[in-house]
Amino acid sequence: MIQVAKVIVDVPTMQTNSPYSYLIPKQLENEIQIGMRVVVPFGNGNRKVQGFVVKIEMETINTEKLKKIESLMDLEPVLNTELIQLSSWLADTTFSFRVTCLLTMLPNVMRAKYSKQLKIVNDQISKQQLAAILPSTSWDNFETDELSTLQQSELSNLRKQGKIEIVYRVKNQAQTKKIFQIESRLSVDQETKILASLRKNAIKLRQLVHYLANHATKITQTSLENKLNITSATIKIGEAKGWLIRQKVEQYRDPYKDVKKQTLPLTLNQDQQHALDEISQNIDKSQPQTFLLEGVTGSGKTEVYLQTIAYALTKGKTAIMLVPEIALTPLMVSRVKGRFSKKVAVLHSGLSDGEKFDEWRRIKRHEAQVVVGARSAIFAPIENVGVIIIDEEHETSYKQDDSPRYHARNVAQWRSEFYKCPLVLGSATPSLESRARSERNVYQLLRLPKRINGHPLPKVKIVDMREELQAGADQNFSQPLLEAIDSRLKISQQSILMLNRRGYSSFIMCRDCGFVLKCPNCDISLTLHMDSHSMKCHYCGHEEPIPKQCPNCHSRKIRYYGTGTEKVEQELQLKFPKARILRMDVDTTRRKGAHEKILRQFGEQRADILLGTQMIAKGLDFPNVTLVGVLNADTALELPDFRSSERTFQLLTQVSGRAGRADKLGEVFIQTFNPDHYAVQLAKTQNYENFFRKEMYIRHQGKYPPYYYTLQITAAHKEEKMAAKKMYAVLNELQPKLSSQAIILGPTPKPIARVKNKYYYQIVIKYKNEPNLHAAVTKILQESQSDYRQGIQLSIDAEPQSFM
Ligand SMILES: Nc1ncnc2c1ncn2[C@@H]1O[C@H](COP(=O)(O)OP(=O)(O)OP(=O)(O)O)[C@@H](O)[C@H]1O
Ligand SMILES: [Zn+2]
Ligand SMILES: [Zn+2]
Repeated sequence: MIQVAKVIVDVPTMQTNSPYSYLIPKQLENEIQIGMRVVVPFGNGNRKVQGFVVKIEMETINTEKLKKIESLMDLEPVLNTELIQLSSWLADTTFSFRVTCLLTMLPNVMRAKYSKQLKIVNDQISKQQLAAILPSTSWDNFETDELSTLQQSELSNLRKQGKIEIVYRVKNQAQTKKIFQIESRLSVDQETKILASLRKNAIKLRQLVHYLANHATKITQTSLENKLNITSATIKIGEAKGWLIRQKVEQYRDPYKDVKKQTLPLTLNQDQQHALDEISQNIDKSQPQTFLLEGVTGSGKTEVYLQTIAYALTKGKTAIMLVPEIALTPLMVSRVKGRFSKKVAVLHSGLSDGEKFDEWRRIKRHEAQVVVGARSAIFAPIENVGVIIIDEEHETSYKQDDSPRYHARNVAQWRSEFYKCPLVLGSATPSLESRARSERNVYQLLRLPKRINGHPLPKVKIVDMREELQAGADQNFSQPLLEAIDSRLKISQQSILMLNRRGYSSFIMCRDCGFVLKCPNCDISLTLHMDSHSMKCHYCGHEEPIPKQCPNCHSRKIRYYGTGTEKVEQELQLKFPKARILRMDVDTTRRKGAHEKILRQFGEQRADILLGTQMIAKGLDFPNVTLVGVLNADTALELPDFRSSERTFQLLTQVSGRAGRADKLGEVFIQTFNPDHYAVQLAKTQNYENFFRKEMYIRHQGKYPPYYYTLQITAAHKEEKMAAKKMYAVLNELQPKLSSQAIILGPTPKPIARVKNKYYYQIVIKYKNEPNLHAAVTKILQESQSDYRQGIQLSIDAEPQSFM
């Protein structure tokens, strides 16, 4: 019997989900732990690759043939056993490779290369002792895997005893942030003696000595320089003379240091209190129950989340709260930070890699008990979880588009079972899947049917744009909407206007021959961008100048169609010259912190109108907003996707909910070419229940989720026939293994068949119960390794959220 490590190796073209066994060198026997990364030899050439230790166990058979672990990459585990277990389930259910899952759980900078710095903790061992293990020249920058196993073992031991610390340093921009700290080595009685030894005109030095002799507390170098008006040169002299010690210390980057405003818990109304009680009981009983908190817009769901988190904290537990895309909801962060301040760590894509890394480490070191973040925050290395919350659970951004194609809701469910804690899914417009589960009591339904303080839902008017255009209105603004905007401007109330960009683009077309400018690489028209004065492809980034004449017939009547937020802004400004307008779209929010700035301005009523794309539909809570206008409700209804009605209903309901949230009445205008469509009609009354029934009926008829499961397999290749051929091969392999109840659609080209010069073919399988499907698809995934060499990319998506 001998101890071996089971390692998942990172080899891009030779992936496998079963770990390999490696021998553990003698010196590392006591050091190696599950969750560490290691360097191992792999394949015939014994190439060195990175791997994750996922198990350590005793083995008897044939250990002679095993290769040896080369070295450790970490001196402490980067993933705990829970997350390692989770990665195995994740790989299995999303049909992806285990190593991709493991890497997904780590912050970006941990996936990249980074180096480490050794530090002695509180003089617990001498520099000489440490130098005997590792020369001091390497302390600032060493690679664990370049050390001998003996060195690794000795350092690892010292770390366990708390005598040294290992500080991660990321090569590239994402380093831990360092500042210099000054500590005095002078006592009061030394002052006179030293001063006497200095020249009279060495004013700065004398000042420094005086300060040091009289101040024992540490100070940052910058503050000291400012305080005494001296330069770093003076401080360095002081250091050389031994008057002071200068030390680099790490400082966390805090992206939200400006959020200071504290908020106190509100007294809950009856419905809120009931919801809180039900969830809290499950925290007490350690029950992994999933709740669906269905509350109309402005019903106070967020307050329930906050008090649920507070409850978990009083029980000594932690909490995770997911929000759709946090860059869009800075208000939510300030609400959570306002309640739990330093206990909160924030993880989302708007942070720099360095900031994310720092927040991740604060969680890992148990310095943060509440994690707020977007999708990937569901992998936060937080332990002892007491409750998990997913706000706006219906949002598509909770599903990842790339491998591993996971849905955060499913991962949350797994972790809730692991920690035996409740999971709360909140929404005004729950996904059909979740609402259907609550019908069958898989989820417990909690309702907040009324707005806070009995405020009524806003009055919604549907404007038929067909009639309006006939009556001579212009493309974007109907008469009733213009009048409503005008009336708000007169009484200094605010308006929100949304231009729905989904499925919509501003393209240019020749009025003589009908030519549309398309991307040379993708099957999609180019979009006009006024800011850069160019035509851009939204899929591949291709960019070209705006043509002055038609490339096809040379006519000069090549014009712009469709509507961009920029154009609407100009029109609006012409109509209301005095109105202060803020525009929020991808172009105005590209820079870090731009979202926050625009919303702050609007919140402080320094603007009258907020004009934006879908990003303004969710989460905003401004009491002075009494008008919401949707300029074009229907663009998404035309998309070839069975969820297009659901998405339209959700969007219209969410954005309508921004009006009249406080004591002033709200009004909403929805401009549409499909005034009779049920998604538009039912959004008018925010009637989720009726929408749910109607849509369920349609899904049942069409055999779509939630009645059926869906699985999409896609092949991409430079040549169309290769992609098609692969999909027919997949079809032939799968078909015999499925029952007659399964429905296979395709192979067909995807709705957008060519992207970045690659052709896409897909099949979609709709099924209820197919016991052989999982194994068959897993086999296809394993075999796809050899396609890779032929340039075929195969992707498998269980429950895809988009069919475009
Ligand atoms: N119990 C309460 N007493 C008084 N005010 C409350 C209470 N609960 C919530 N509020 C206030 O009511 C407003 C709406 O609440 P909140 O934003 O939490 O609603 P929501 O359901 O999350 O809304 P949406 O889904 O529309 O974003 C907020 O300004 C909040 O501070
Ligand atoms: Zn033309
Ligand atoms: Zn393109």
